[in-house]
Amino acid sequence: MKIAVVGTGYVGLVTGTCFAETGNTVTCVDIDSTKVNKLTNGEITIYEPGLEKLFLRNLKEDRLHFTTDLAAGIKDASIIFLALPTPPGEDGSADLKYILGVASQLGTLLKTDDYKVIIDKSTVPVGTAEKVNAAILESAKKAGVNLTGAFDVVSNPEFLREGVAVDDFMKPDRVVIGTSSEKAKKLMGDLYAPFVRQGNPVIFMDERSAELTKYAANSFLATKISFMNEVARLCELLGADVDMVRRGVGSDDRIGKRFLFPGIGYGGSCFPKDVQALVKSSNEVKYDFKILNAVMEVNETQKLHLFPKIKNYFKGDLKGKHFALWGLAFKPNTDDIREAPALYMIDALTAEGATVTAFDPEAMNNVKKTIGDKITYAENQYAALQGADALIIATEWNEFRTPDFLKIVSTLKNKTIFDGRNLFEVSAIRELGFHYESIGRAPSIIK
Ligand SMILES: NC(=O)C1=CN([C@@H]2O[C@H](COP(=O)(O)OP(=O)(O)OC[C@H]3O[C@@H](n4cnc5c(N)ncnc54)[C@H](O)[C@@H]3O)[C@@H](O)[C@H]2O)C=CC1
Ligand SMILES: O=C(O)[C@H]1O[C@H](OP(=O)(O)OP(=O)(O)OC[C@H]2O[C@@H](n3ccc(=O)[nH]c3=O)[C@H](O)[C@@H]2O)[C@H](O)[C@@H](O)[C@@H]1O
Repeated sequence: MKIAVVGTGYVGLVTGTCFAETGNTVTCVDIDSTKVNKLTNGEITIYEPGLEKLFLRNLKEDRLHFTTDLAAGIKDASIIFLALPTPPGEDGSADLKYILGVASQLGTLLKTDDYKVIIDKSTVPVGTAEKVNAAILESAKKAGVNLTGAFDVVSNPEFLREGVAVDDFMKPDRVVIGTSSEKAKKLMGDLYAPFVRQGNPVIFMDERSAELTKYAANSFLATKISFMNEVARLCELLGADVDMVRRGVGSDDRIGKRFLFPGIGYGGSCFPKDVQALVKSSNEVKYDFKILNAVMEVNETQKLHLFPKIKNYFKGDLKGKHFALWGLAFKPNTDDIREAPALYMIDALTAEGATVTAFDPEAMNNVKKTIGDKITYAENQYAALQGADALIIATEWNEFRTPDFLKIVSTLKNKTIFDGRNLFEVSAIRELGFHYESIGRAPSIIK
């Protein structure tokens, strides 16, 4: 099949590459000419494990192309994916200007005798497929063309996680397709058939249900995390160990082991914006989604849950203190720093007169572009420790899990660690003589 993917960010590039990998010819369109030039020349623009190899192979096989020209990009395609940003608008609802902007452009480019399926891959509020449909028809009408019947708009939300995006895309738990068109249903079923050979379902439904499925899934996962973060807070107050509670709770199949890890809050480009957008959508129909308001409130405070512990340890005065920070990305195996809890920690520390030297295996360039020399950057995790009064851990990169503690001891000024991801066993690290504080495992309680 010939496919166009409009928007070549995390989702667009993975989508385009993976569809090329199953033999389709894919053209990715992006307005960012720097990005398009790099990709055309074989330079990958995001860090995503396993992606580069597939990207280079399909580029070489001439199945993957990049352009800034929307008209040229969609000309031969029978399927057009929209993988465009849907950032929060001023009021927290999803801003559809990118999606509807491209939809209007498509209205002037589609032909009456060349049927195409337009797919919302972006996370969009309920009713967006109808809006995209109307925007295409309207701009065509202005140009004197009646496109009725020449296209269908389908909702096909994406559930991939950054860091494991290729695996998630190639072997999805499920594929959700919202469409009321039999023609589009057949095309989408054929397109996804190679990805569900192990029997994972392709679930067909109406457009609105598909749109809501995406928000409900992300919001449920965010709820699990905030719930466990509250359990962790309670553990600290009651003298329990959240890691034990997590294992005890997660062993029940009805609850499941995944997404129960407490920490310094959920970040990333999706959970924060999607939970907020679903609350907003609910408000628009006069429904008060009470649980989600609490989920957001817990997450806001959780991002700085370590901060009072740090301040308390330094007797309320952080002025002139210097911290080593391990981890900047919002989670491991990505260079994405959108809504990263580490950035909130940096703001809080520097606002109190402290200085920070950070190390992250992949995200330092993105942080430099955002906050520049507000902090300093180390070339490896141990160099970050030089002269620091304490180590703070914000992201659970694998290489932080079993570090060389002798090196830490010999480089840090004080044997003090504040761990936002519960990487170390409390008793073991105390035996090494560290003052160690983490989440949901109060030092005064766990012996
Ligand atoms: N990042 C993730 O892990 C996931 C994201 N999503 C959703 O997918 C959508 C896209 O997210 P990301 O890929 O993370 O965004 P992104 O910001 O990484 O990429 C968006 C791309 O669209 C391009 N773009 C903007 N306007 C354009 C236009 N008029 N024409 C062509 N290209 C244009 C940008 O230059 C950028 O390259 C969002 O709705 C997001 O919520 C869904 C599942 C996972
Ligand atoms: O819509 C999206 O963009 C995507 O959002 C999330 O994927 P992602 O944001 O890449 O990362 P997650 O692994 O879900 O982690 C999100 C945040 O939750 C935090 N988290 C996750 C799991 C956990 O147990 N505890 C926890 O604090 C992570 O540290 C991270 O900050 C969803 O998992 C994907 O299914 C979805 O497609």
